[in-house]
Amino acid sequence: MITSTQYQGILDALEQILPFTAPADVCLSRLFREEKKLGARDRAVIAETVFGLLRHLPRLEWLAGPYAGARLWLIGYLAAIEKRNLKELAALFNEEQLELVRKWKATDWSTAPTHVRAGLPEWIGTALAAEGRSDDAIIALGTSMLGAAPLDLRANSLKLKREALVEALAGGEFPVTATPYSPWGVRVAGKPALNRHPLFLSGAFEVQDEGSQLLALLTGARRGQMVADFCAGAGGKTLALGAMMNSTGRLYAFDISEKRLANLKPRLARSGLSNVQPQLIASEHDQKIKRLAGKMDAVLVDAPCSGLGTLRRNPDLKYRQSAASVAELNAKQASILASAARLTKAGGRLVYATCSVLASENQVIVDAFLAAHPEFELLDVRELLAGEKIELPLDGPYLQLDPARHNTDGFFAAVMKRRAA
Ligand SMILES: C[S@@+](CC[C@H](N)C(=O)[O-])C[C@H]1O[C@@H](n2cnc3c(N)ncnc32)[C@H](O)[C@@H]1O
Repeated sequence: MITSTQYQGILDALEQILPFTAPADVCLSRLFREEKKLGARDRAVIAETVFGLLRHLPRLEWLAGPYAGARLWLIGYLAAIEKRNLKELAALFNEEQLELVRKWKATDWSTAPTHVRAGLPEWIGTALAAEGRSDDAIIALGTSMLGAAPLDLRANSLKLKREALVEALAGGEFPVTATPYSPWGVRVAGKPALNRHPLFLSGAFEVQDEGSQLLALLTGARRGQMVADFCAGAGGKTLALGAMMNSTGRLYAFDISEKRLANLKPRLARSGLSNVQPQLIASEHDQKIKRLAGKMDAVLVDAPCSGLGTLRRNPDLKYRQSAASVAELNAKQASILASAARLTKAGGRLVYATCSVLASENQVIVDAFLAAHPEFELLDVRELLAGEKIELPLDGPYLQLDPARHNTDGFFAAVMKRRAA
């Protein structure tokens, strides 16, 4: 049952989010800060409904029209997606609107175009089809990202082993299990606010998708090595790499964003790592990079990307990206990979990664790089994971995570090695 306060809150939130000029979670946090009268239950209902609507917006646009607006899309969402009963909605809507509820409850999605059935805007459906995916594959991929993602944690092995973390969190409000693939992963069924948990504050764990943990693992970073996290951002993977290195050797965290690197600072302080050197660079061609050429045992390039593998968490990205923005990213990705590769020493490992499901941001970038850089060879991720005793089903030499198959975000990674001189 949605109350009239919650209904108004949903419409207010959508009004701020739907121009897609800022991330949905940022808009929602701002609204909740301003609307102090909203209780915890109101906030939960508003957030859940708004995110649900954004996930299904391509379907609602098809149902109610591309310019129908927040109120009609909300009616469509409650009727055709959530299948709420008429009685429940009678208090919120007038007779004309209830007539739409009746009509839309009987929607036959099988007549909708492929991208609509997949819950994707047309441009993404077109891009996936152009990459050779069948209609069934597009629908399977899109629908796998219509649900909410689980909450994954990474145990900071410097402070606490994963088993001890599972034990410490067990018995709380939500069930806790070890994740199937990452050796440090813990999955929490539910959405507890953990940012004030004593174990979080002590640095014993970080929130990190299991797929993201695997990207760090694939660098093979070890004690005493020289490692570069080229696009470190706020350091999700930097922290995992530092723990793999047991806080020894040297780990450079490069990024062009001062703000993101500043967000790494408190996380570093909690983590107990002392081997990390955050380095602000002007671009991938910065002189600091040139000075370190050929010195790194491992380089991770967690490239800026469309984020289309994270639609379960960020459904608004399908509207905040476009074919043009992806083409721009592709040029940047190729340039960053070529520049970061210079850091890798002979025999060293280079990992190119994204959280995108588009081949144009993944295999296409790697194929072009390998064609232009015969000094690098592709390693088979299946063999690397088998070496770590991780049984993860994959169809080729890349790490290509699929939310439906692996219950992670849609991460991609290619692992390369610089041939001996
Ligand atoms: C996918 S995000 C990184 C996320 C981060 N690795 C993590 O695990 O939390 C990509 C990052 O690339 C950075 N970036 C964009 N252009 C860059 C460039 N030319 N050189 C280095 N970093 C860049 C962005 O500022 C952003 O932080």
